[in-house]
Amino acid sequence: MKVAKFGGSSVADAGQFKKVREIVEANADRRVVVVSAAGKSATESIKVTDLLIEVEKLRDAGEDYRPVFKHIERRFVGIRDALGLNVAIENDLQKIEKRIENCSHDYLVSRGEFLTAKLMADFLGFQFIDAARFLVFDGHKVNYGESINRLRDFLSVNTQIVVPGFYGVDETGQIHIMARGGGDVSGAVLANLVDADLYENWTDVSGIKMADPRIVDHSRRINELTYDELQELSYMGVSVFQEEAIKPVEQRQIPIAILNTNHPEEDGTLVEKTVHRDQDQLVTGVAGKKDYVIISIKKYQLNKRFDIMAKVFSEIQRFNVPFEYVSSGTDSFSFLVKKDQLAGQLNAILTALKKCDLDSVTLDQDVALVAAVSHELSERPANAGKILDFLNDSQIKVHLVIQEGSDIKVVFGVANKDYEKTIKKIYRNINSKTKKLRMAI
Ligand SMILES: Nc1ncnc2c1ncn2[C@@H]1O[C@H](COP(=O)(O)OP(=O)(O)O)[C@@H](O)[C@H]1O
Ligand SMILES: N[C@@H](CC(=O)OP(=O)(O)O)C(=O)O
Repeated sequence: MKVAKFGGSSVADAGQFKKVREIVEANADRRVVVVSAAGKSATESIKVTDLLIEVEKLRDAGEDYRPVFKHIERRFVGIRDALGLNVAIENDLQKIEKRIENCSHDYLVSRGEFLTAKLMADFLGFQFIDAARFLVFDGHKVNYGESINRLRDFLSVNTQIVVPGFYGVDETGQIHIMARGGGDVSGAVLANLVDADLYENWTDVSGIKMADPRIVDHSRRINELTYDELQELSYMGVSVFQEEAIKPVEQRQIPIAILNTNHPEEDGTLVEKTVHRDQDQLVTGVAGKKDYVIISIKKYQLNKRFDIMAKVFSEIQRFNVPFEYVSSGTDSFSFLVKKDQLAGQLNAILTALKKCDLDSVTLDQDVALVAAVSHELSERPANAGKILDFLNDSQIKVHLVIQEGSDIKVVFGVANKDYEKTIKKIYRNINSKTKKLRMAI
């Protein structure tokens, strides 16, 4: 059995629904379908999930949210009518509208998936199974035992189901949503629960490219990836696949295929435990994220001053800011944090650090992180130096390099303004090197 998850762009309008049906009907093994909320399309510039978030913001500000909700309503009724379906989607929309004043964030924001799945189930002639009936969370973790117990009631030899992604329920039965992009996680959890042969993730690109196609035109596709490489690329910003969606399938060694709803005939990316790859390839993929802040502290022989380090950590702890990376030297220590995670606490953190008897506290703002990912890097970490060399040749100032011993990635900190240039440089260099090597053989 295959689990097929269709992302927001794949279900954005009636035309996309038709492509989904063709794909599902092309293979009888595609019996579990998971959908995200209708996303952006040629005529709709905002995802339904973001429209629902807007409704909540207006509600909380005491402003009129009805025009935005009416827009959502028109989208779903429009899809229903264009496909000639009989689902009384107005009833569901009315129920949701009645609850807006008093409902939770998670309930409201999850309704895009609920409504999209209802329409899709009718269109495919599959059974609609609300994720709220079986997908149970303990805190932020899926309770697999309880979820499979509940899902079993809906599974039979002829199972053909459509499930809304992105949400389940908590221990008390209240709707619980996942992090953004969580539809991928729902698909992966379902693949785990039904022990699928393959987890298909249908999106609007033909697989994962070596670099973000919005930055590098005609970026080459990565034909095969390991789970680890995908994990690192997703963590470092490849938005095609949510990083938390890897563990559930990896646990059961279920391969992932990343495919294009708009071009199902094209090959995609296959993700498995191990892959056979061209030995000369320096890097499998490159990805990154903008808007980091580096806070660096200096103190003579800091590596021996545990009293000072303890003071620094106890000050920092009060702010509850998650640090993505830390790097240390004999006399220095740096914390890397995403700007939006600081939530306006930067000045307070700096003031607190200044009380810690340090020689200096410095700040590097508007930093982007760019990661080159490859299994090769864990075996030949010195390869990172080659990348550093050609960044240097391109006059890109590298503020920091992070690479741990057995790591499969090396991360470079550059200025935000050099972000796109850095990605392009790494991409061009690794590809021209591969070509030259081939010509020489
Ligand atoms: N390395 C990459 N390879 C492919 N796509 C990428 C990459 N990095 C970023 N993307 C972007 O991810 C998008 C697909 O993710 P997303 O919008 O979440 O899809 P969906 O709506 O199917 O869930 C692509 O349209 C592409 O612009
Ligand atoms: N709709 C949710 C969940 C999701 O996975 O969406 P998408 O498949 O469009 O990335 C979001 O926008 O975050």
